[in-house]
Amino acid sequence: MSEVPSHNYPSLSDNFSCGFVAIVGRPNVGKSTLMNHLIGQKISITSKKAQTTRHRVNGIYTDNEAQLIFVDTPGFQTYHRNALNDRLNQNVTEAVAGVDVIVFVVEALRFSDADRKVLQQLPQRVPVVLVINKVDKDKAKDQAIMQAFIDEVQQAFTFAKVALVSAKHGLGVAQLIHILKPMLPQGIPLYPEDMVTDKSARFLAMEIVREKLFRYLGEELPYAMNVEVEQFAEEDGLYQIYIAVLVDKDSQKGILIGKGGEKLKKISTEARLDMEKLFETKVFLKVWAKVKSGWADDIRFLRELGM
Ligand SMILES: Nc1nc2c(ncn2[C@@H]2O[C@H](COP(=O)(O)OP(=O)(O)OP(=O)(O)O)[C@@H](O)[C@H]2O)c(=O)[nH]1
Repeated sequence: MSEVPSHNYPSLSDNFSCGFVAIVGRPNVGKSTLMNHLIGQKISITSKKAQTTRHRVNGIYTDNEAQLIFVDTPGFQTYHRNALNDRLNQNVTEAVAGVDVIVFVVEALRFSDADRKVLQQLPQRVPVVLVINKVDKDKAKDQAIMQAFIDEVQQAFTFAKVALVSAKHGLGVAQLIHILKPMLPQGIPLYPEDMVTDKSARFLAMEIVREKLFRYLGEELPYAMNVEVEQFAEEDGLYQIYIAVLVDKDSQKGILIGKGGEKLKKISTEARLDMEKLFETKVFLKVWAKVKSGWADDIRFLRELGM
């Protein structure tokens, strides 16, 4: 987070704001789903099983008025006390310590002791926005029932604002961004606007494979190869990544694959392990060699080399 590359924003408004937003809530309320919608893509792991988010993930939303840097936190562990849960709680406290706004997520019509315990752990000085998620639930459509629920939650804490959303369907998410923007300090963006995008995840996956090619094939050969992401998908917390290594001769393909396929296997296993660490999720990776003669004329490749 400390290394901030320089970049230009030609169309930023004069009173641009930029700040950190922590998303907190007990397990399974929909924090990851919400963050995915806030930044418009899937970068966080979501699943039906509670406690899927083990590490803090930053999602970045940028438009010409503001940059919101979201900190996704693991659910506060209020049921079981063990070393892992203590560590998770510590991460949450660390994550919310330096933010500008806290988004406290509850599930519509379910306000339990676990939710109250999360509220009790929030710092006093940071404004908290109450986000009631899963308003698509049938019972939540009854206005009187919903109003009684909102009142109940508001009695437990003084919230700066309230927003109703259905993270799963993306409802109310734009309104939430609108609520959060004026709560951030004025300042220039800390990250490039395309920092957290599908493209950058693809790019990172490509870079990892490229790095392994250099490691296992020596310095010369990888320059004669191009790496292309053919498919990049995420489903149920599993990343499926298909990467082709383009070579222009059969002999190069042979060197890349190695005796009995050993070399390519090693490259792809190591790349997969690095990706799992980086994306903090399981990765299915397929790397294969493809002969594409004349590819060096490919404009995209030349551009990548800065030519
Ligand atoms: N009906 C409905 N379900 C939702 C909504 N948002 C999230 N869910 C579901 O709730 C479950 C939990 O969502 P997550 O986003 O993983 O919840 P989380 O709070 O990040 O969970 P932890 O990682 O355990 O802290 C998933 O099955 C989601 O599909 C919503 O708006 N409506």
